[in-house]
Parts: sequence; C-alpha cells; structure tokens
Amino acid sequence: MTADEMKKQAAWSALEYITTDGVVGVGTGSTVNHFIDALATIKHRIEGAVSSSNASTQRLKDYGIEVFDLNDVKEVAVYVDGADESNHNLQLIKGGGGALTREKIIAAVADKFVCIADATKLVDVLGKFPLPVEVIPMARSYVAREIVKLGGQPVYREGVITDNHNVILDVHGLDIMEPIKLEKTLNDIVGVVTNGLFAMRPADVLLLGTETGTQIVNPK
Ligand SMILES: O=C(CO)[C@H](O)[C@H](O)COP(=O)(O)O
Repeated sequence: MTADEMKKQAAWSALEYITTDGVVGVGTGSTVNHFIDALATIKHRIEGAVSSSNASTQRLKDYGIEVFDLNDVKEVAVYVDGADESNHNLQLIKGGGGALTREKIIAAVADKFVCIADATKLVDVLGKFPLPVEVIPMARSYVAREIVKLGGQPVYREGVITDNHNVILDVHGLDIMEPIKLEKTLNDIVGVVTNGLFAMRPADVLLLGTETGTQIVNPK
C-alpha cells in the first residue's frame, strides 16, 4: 500500500467523527484533500466548513460546500487535519504545507481535533521533520539568529509566502523532548507569528492509515 493510499484510508475514516449538522473545521494538505473528497459525499447533512487555507477553501467550494469566515461561526464541533509528525501523546509537528497559523487557530476553536495521517507519521520523539515557523518578513534574520541560540538550524523556505503574507523558516536538528516548553519559547521570539508545534493543543484522536486498516490512536 502506498503512503497516499494510507492517507486516503485515514481521511475517509474521519467521516465517522462528523456527527453533527454544524460547521466542520478543515485543515490543509494531501491527506485533507482526501478528506474533502469524502466530506463532499455527506455535504447535504452539514452546514458548511471553516477552512485553514486558500487551497482547501477552493477545493471545498469546487464541491459546492459553503465556507464560512471563522468570525461568523459560534462553534466548530470537529476539526480534521493532517500532520507531519505525531508523538504518542498526539502532540504534532504541522506546517509542511505552510498553513500552520490558520490551522492552529481552528484547532484552538474546535471542540475535537481529529488528526488523519499515514503510518509513517507516528514517531517516538518529534523533530526529525523540520519544524516550520511562520515569521513576519522583516524579522526573518533576527528570528533565525534566535533559533540558532536554541540549538536549531533554520532554513528559509525560499519562494514561499503564506496565506497571511509571511515567510517560513524550517528548523532542522531539533530533538524535541519538551514540546510544550519549546512551543512557548518559540512563540516568545518577537517576529514569530506561529510555530508548527501543536503541543499545548494536541490532537484528541489520531486516525492512522496502516497496511491493515485505520488504527485509532488515543493520547497516552
Ligand atoms: O500541516 C500541514 C499543512 O500546513 C499538513 O497537515 C501537513 O503538512 C501534512 O501534509 P500531508 O497531508 O500532505 O502529508
């Protein structure tokens, strides 16, 4: 089975978590694209969606699913999104697709965060995947120097501008033993908009696409 087939399997399993007729939170990425395809099959029984990126918004609209401004929505019962890595506490690294800030906002609002991923994403220690940090453009060099002091090697994601008109630094070389502490420390650097650690607000459940079916992983 390919990684994409495992992503698709996890994504379709997430439909079981859409139990209300309200607004569904929708993340970003190739796994979420499969989820949007799945969501389209039950679009008649949901009110619509809030979306974490322009790309997902477009895909949702192409299916005729209404996309709301988050400010106009009182409740997001479920948020479905992928991840670049998850540890066994369901703390995540996200932002490989550059949508981390809006993803973190919707995750904060949502009652339940359902993470969907292929089996390769579950790790013991976060950090092999370079940690994305969204930065205000004029602060890029300063933030990079501060990250070096913390032991990381930041690499500017050249040619990428986020939906919020910022830039991304991908931080290599981190063994993230204390995810909450690092998430807070990075947030405290002036010029950082968001970092891709989802440790203070981890996922509530991880649906992992595997060779033998979707595995439901609950936090340890
Ligand atoms: O955080 C993300 C985008 O910002 C994605 O969820 C993450 O990069 C996983 O992507 P994919 O589903 O394509 O493997």
